[in-house]
Amino acid sequence: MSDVARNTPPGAAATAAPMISIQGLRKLYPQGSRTITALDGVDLEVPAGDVHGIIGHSGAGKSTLVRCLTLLDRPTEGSVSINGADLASGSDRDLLNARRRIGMVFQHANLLSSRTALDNVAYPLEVTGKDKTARRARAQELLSLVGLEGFENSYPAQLSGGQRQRVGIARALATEPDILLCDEPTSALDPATTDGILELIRDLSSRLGLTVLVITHEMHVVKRLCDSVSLLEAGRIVEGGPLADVASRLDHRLSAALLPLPESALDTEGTLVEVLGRGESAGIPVASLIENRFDQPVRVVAGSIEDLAGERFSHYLLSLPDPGPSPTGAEAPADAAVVVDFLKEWGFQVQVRTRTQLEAAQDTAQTLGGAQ
Ligand SMILES: Nc1ncnc2c1ncn2[C@@H]1O[C@H](COP(=O)(O)OP(=O)(O)OP(=O)(O)O)[C@@H](O)[C@H]1O
Repeated sequence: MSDVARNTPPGAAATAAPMISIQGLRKLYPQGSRTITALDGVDLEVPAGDVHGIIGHSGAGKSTLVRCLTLLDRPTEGSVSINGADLASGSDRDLLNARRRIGMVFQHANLLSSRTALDNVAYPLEVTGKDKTARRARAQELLSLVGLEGFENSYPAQLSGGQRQRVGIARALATEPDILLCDEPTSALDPATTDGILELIRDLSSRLGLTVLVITHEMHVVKRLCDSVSLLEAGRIVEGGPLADVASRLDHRLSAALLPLPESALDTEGTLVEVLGRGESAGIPVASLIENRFDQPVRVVAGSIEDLAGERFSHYLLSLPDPGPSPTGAEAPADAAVVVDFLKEWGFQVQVRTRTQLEAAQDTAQTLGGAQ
């Protein structure tokens, strides 16, 4: 497996079998005389208890991946294992049992309108043959867990969108799954309700030890919810890893979308330098550091400080004066390469940027929903 698809740091000792293991997954759809490649060799491992995000543009293959994971669609090639059990190789009964270990949350809760919240949550337990008293007790417990105590007898039409989604989450947990597979869980909700649902999923993951796979086209969801992330593009995972690690790789598109620079007029004057600080480095005032060391002015074109995955990040776009003889006779400004090396010694990630590269980063942030 490639490092980008692994969501544990390269070289880290494997402690246990991953909860989700996808190997060489391909899905082809024949269409007339041509073949559509929806998934083109996806490798991914998600450890138990992790919250992993799959982000991608429309058409990247997200829905196909969900269908292959739940075996609603058979992969053309490759394997999907849940807690060590290969989904494709078992009997129909094994498949049914494996599916029960995956709770599904969709964009719309799709509740049965003629049933109360309690009866909607209890429904999957009816299918498994649990007796009525046990079903109702479990459903009651789950509704409390998702913050809906007192709404047991409400019908879906009497609930808000966020409350309906909470019922959907409680229903997904009814069969005590190991994995919660969330397919665009907040796309139909307003921002405040979205944050409440993301917080709930995060909280359930840590309280119940649930492994969560969340499919989304919004970076906000990844930022609020995930421990690790993969970027799916044209059916392949092209970047990925723990959130703080991918954020700190300035040459990655996920970094541009996770820690976007505020929109700014991109100067053509001087040399544009992008600087990223993580942890202790994020607290260093980078412009003053350069000014003090080189005795020259530095212009901050854009800057932001952000906390992500429990770590602090600073992100700046600086404009350094072009080197050359100073018209005033003062000492010439330092070469940008010298400033870059100096900043790297202080633990910053640094890249000299062209205007075109910066515009591409802004586009990435925009299309992955991370622009400020
Ligand atoms: N049943 C199908 N038959 C033929 N082509 C399909 C089928 N399902 C998906 N595709 C194609 O596979 C590719 C991936 O589609 P998929 O729906 O998985 O993308 P997605 O990332 O979920 O997109 P969106 O965010 O718009 O839902 C697309 O080119 C799509 O047209």
